[in-house]
Amino acid sequence: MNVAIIGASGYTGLELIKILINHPKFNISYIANSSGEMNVQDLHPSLKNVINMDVNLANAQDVAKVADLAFLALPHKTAMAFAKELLALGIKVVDLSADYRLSLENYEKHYCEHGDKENIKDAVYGLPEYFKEDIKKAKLIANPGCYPTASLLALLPFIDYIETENPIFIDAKSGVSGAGKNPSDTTHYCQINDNVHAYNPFKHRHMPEIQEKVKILKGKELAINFVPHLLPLTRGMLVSVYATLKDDIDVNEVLNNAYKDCEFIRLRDKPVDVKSVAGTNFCDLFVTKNGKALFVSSAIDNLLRGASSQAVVNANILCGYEEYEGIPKIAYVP
Ligand SMILES: NC(=O)C1=CN([C@@H]2O[C@H](COP(=O)(O)OP(=O)(O)OC[C@H]3O[C@@H](n4cnc5c(N)ncnc54)[C@H](OP(=O)(O)O)[C@@H]3O)[C@@H](O)[C@H]2O)C=CC1
Ligand SMILES: CC(=O)N[C@@H](CCC(=O)OP(=O)(O)O)C(=O)O
Repeated sequence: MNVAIIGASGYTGLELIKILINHPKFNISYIANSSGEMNVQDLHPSLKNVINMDVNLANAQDVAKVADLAFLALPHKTAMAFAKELLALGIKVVDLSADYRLSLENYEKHYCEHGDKENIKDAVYGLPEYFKEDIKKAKLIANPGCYPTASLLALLPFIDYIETENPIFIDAKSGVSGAGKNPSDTTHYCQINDNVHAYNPFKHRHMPEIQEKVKILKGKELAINFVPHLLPLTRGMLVSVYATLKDDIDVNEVLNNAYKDCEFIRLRDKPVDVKSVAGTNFCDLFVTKNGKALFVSSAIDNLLRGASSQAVVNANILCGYEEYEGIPKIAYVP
C-alpha cells in the first residue's frame, strides 16, 4: 500500500521514514514538509545513500493521486486542516498530533477551537492494547500522546484495585526530542544539560487525555495528578505511577493477566529503564507494592512507542496486516 508522510522534516517524521523504508507492506510514495523543493537527503543527511526522494510542499490533492493512507507528523492545529481535506478525498489518516485525541468538548477546553468538528466524532484513539477492534474499522486514527501512552499502559490494569478517593500521582520524565525539532529557551543545551526539572505540574494538556481515556475504558471520573519532567536525554520516557491499593492483591498477576497476549508489552522483574526500549515499540512495565502503596513503572521511546512506531502499528491493524509487521524490536543498547 502506498503511504504519505506529511511533516517528514520533523523528529517523528524522520522516525516514520526509517520504519517505513523497511516495512514489508507499506511503500513511501510521498513525503512533504512546509516548503518542499528539496531531496530527503538534504533534510536528513543520515538518510544519504538510503533513500532518494523529492520532498514536496504538502498538498492534500497531490497525496490523493499517489497514496491511500497518510501519516500526519504535524503540529496541533495544522494537522486537522490536512486531515479534513485528506478524509474528504478518501485517504485514511493516522494523525500523530493531539487534534483528534479528545472529545470535542475536552479538545476545545484544553487546546483551541476545532476546525474539523465532523471528523473528530469518528476518530479512534490509537492505543492498540485497548482499542484494537475499533482501529480495524477506522478511517482516522488519533495516535496517543507519548505521556498518555506510557501512563495509561501502566495505570489501566490497576484502576479496579485502587482507592480512588486517595490521590493518584503520575510522575513522568521525558527526553528532549519530545519537544520537537525547534529549539526553545527550555530546550536550549545550557538549560537542559546537567539539569532536570518539572514543568506544568497538574496543568499539562496530557492530564485530561489520560483522564478521558480512563473514563471511557473504566467508567470512572478520576482526579489524576500528572507531573511531567524534562530529562537531559535525547529520547526516552519513564513514568512512575503512585497509588493506594484497596486490598492486598498480587500486583504481578494483575499485570500479567492484563497483557498476556500483547506483542509490545514486556513485563520486567526489575525496575524498567529507557535504554532497553530505545529504538523499539516496546513498553516495558514493572510493578511492586509496599503494604497498600502501589508503584508501577513504565518505559517507552517517546519518538517510537510514544509516536511513530505506534502510528505504524495502528496503520498495520487498520489495513488488516499483522500488528508487528515492520515494527522495530531491537533496542539501541548499549
Ligand atoms: N516528539 C515527540 O516525541 C512526539 C510528538 N508528537 C506529536 O507529533 C507531531 C510532530 O511532532 P515532532 O515530529 O516532534 O515535530 P517537529 O517540530 O519536529 O516537526 C514538525 C513537522 O511539521 C512540519 N510542518 C509544520 N507546519 C507545516 C505546514 N503548514 N505544512 C507542512 N508541514 C508543516 C514541519 O515542517 P518544516 O520543517 O517545513 O517546518 C516538520 O516536518 C506533533 O503534533 C507532536 O505533538 C506526539 C508524540 C511524541
Ligand atoms: C518534552 C516535551 O516537551 N514533551 C511534549 C509532549 C510531546 C507529545 O507527545 O505530545 P503531543 O503529541 O501531545 O505534543 C510536551 O510536554 O508538550
